[in-house]
Amino acid sequence: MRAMLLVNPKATTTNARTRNVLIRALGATMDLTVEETGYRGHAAALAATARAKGYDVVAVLGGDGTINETVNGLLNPVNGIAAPPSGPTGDASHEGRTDGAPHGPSGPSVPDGDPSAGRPAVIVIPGGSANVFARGLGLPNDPVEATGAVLEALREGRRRTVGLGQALWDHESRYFTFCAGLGYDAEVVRAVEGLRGAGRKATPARYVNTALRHYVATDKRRPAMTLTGPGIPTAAGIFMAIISNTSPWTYVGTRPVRPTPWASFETGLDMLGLQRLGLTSLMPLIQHILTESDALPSGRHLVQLHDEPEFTLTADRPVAFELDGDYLGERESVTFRSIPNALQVLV
Ligand SMILES: Nc1ncnc2c1ncn2[C@@H]1O[C@H](COP(=O)(O)OP(=O)(O)OP(=O)(O)O)[C@@H](O)[C@H]1O
Repeated sequence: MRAMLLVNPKATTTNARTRNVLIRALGATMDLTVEETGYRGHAAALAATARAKGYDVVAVLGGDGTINETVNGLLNPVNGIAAPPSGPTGDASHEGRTDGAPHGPSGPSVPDGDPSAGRPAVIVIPGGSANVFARGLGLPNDPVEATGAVLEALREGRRRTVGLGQALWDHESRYFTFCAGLGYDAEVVRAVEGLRGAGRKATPARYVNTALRHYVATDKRRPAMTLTGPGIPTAAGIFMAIISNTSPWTYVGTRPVRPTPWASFETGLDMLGLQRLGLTSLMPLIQHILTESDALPSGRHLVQLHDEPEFTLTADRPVAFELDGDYLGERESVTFRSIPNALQVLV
């Protein structure tokens, strides 16, 4: 089995020791090529090359940002750069799809064939700050323990096929592994990225503090967004939206945060939209999503979707947009699609 290991040496919890443990462990069972990422976007280019060269596996030691780039490189054959969303034939999301449907397959149904089969399988070793994708797959957050779990999966030939999300806006598109967000949540991601750019580490406490501080500044009077989609009742007046491909959405330390508890890699996309941002609406919601409950949050100010193939959020002014925890600027319209059976993960 030929494998390419991508290491982001700059990821928060990646160090030479875990890197060497992983190289020894994987090198003992596979024909291993090791590549270090040197800049933003490098993992996408390397993953696209691995696919083009017929590698069986791409392993990643890094955070959710590096995993996101890797997945985009694997699904977009041309150096990981997304094709414009030009419809069924020009859109990389339809690669391998046999139904020819312009809006994706409905619900959790599996298209004929398995689109994931033509791509290298993925191994994920947590090396970032939150490692939401790895933990969502059930891997330990510790890189050495996760390596042990992956070796076991390799020995037993265990692999899991997961769906992805895809966001499409203007003439761009990008896949996501666990979440996307528009509004307040993306404003917090932007603020934390600003702090990281100034040399601060992304810790759970930093996210919470930034969220609290930013809450004062965010617009709680004029909701910008409207939800539309095939078969979905139009809902206006949305301040922020969380779009999920899995649950938990994130973690505060070891505690999972679950605004969309029914989301899963095996179903379409889920969404939680907030039509009120006042403290009296927010506090019970925060309390609920920090519990282990499988019940959906309740409230008339909430707009919720479960297992949807496609929907669009349109805003009457540009709103902050994030994808897998990566800030992507301000947008006025983003369409979200579920891409079933997109990727095989050794886990
Ligand atoms: N050599 C490098 N120098 C600077 N940035 C890099 C390098 N290699 C990759 N990157 C970029 O660093 C970004 C963040 O890395 P990554 O997600 O792996 O770790 P993290 O930020 O610590 O984790 P998390 O995403 O969980 O917060 C990625 O989006 C990637 O584009």
